[in-house]
Amino acid sequence: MHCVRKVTEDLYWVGANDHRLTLFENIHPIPRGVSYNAYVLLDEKTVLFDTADWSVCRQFLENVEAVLSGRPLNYLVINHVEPDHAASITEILLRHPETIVISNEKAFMLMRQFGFSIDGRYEEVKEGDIKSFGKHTVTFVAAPMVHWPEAMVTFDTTNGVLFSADAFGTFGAIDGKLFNDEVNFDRNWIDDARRYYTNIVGKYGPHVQYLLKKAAGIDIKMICPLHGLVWRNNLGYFMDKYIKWSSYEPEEKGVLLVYASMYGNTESAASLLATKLVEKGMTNVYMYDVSNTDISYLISETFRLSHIVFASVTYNLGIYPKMHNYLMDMKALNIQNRTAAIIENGSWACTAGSLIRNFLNDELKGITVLDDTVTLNSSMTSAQEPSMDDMVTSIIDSMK
Ligand SMILES: Cc1cc2nc3c(=O)[nH]c(=O)nc-3n(C[C@H](O)[C@H](O)[C@H](O)COP(=O)(O)O)c2cc1C
Repeated sequence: MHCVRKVTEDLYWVGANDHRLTLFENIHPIPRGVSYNAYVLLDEKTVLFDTADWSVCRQFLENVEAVLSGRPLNYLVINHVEPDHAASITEILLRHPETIVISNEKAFMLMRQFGFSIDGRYEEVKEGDIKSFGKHTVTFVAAPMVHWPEAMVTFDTTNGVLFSADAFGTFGAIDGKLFNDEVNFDRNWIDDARRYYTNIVGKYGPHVQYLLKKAAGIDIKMICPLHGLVWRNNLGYFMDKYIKWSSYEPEEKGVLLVYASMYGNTESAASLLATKLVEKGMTNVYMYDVSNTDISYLISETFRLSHIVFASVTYNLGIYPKMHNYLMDMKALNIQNRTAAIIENGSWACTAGSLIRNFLNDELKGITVLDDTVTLNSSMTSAQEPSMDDMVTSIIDSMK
């Protein structure tokens, strides 16, 4: 049975939800599932914008056929070739020998590499090209590295709909809802949206900024992404988040306290630091155990908050491996412009603190590391309390 939603008078959502997939890109947990969005425009010509992941192909095909209700499918616009959106191209073309695929040169190259057979039925477009489907005229805008090199977005100049590919997407199955105003986005969706952006596109801030600058020049009324909700009002809210995330500016003043602890002593010290911060009035404090928090959540929180405290045991003269992994991911995703503080622990040769400091100074950009490291010798005692109190003062002062 088909399951579609009307987006505008002649545009339909024909996507599908996947509740079974546990790891997006086989790496990021998605406990709330994910949606694969595609859209059909019924103009003088009919147009399908993108396809869907193989896992939901059957539902997707039923949806497309239901909306077409017997009409031919004239065009398939592919904004992004990543298989979670493009895997069903061949299925569409098999069912619709009349369909012409519209995309760009790099996209067609990737389609050939993945074996998405288009059999010479294609029309190549580039930045700024215009195409009319009858009442609707669209223009194609290159969006390289948002989030692959071939990515483009398609803007319908007739009604202001932006088909934004992976930009403005979010994790989470949409379950009947489609529009941002059908949910409490700021309460129930922003964390998934942030975790999606920061882990999937976070590395490419400058490319996102470039796209946002181009977007600022056009009158966007609605955003139709390839995952998550369609934005039809309050676009500024989400744009503002994208501006912050892509420029690596924190959303909030607050402290992210990530700790690595085997026997609980470093955790206990981290708790004391959190308590002292709260007592001094900094209540926006969040503690995470690096060993049992998926890295995608840590990265998301790192983008959200202004300050990070690294509290780590020493492990074989090195940084605790899971903490090291977190630092490596911060580097990979280009995280910048944060203030950091360090608590280290060791029982005979404590090196974690200086190694973390060197990593932050040498491998990342724009990280201010507060001067004093709190050093613990196995467990926190009152002897270290003054240095912890100094750290609390430094953190709070650095927020002014
Ligand atoms: C496998 C392993 C390697 C360790 N390597 C070091 C080390 O190189 N230098 C050091 O000072 N302590 C080392 N330690 C000791 C811990 O860092 C230390 O006991 C720390 O206080 C544990 O704090 P926790 O209670 O938060 O786990 C090691 C411990 C383990 C289990």
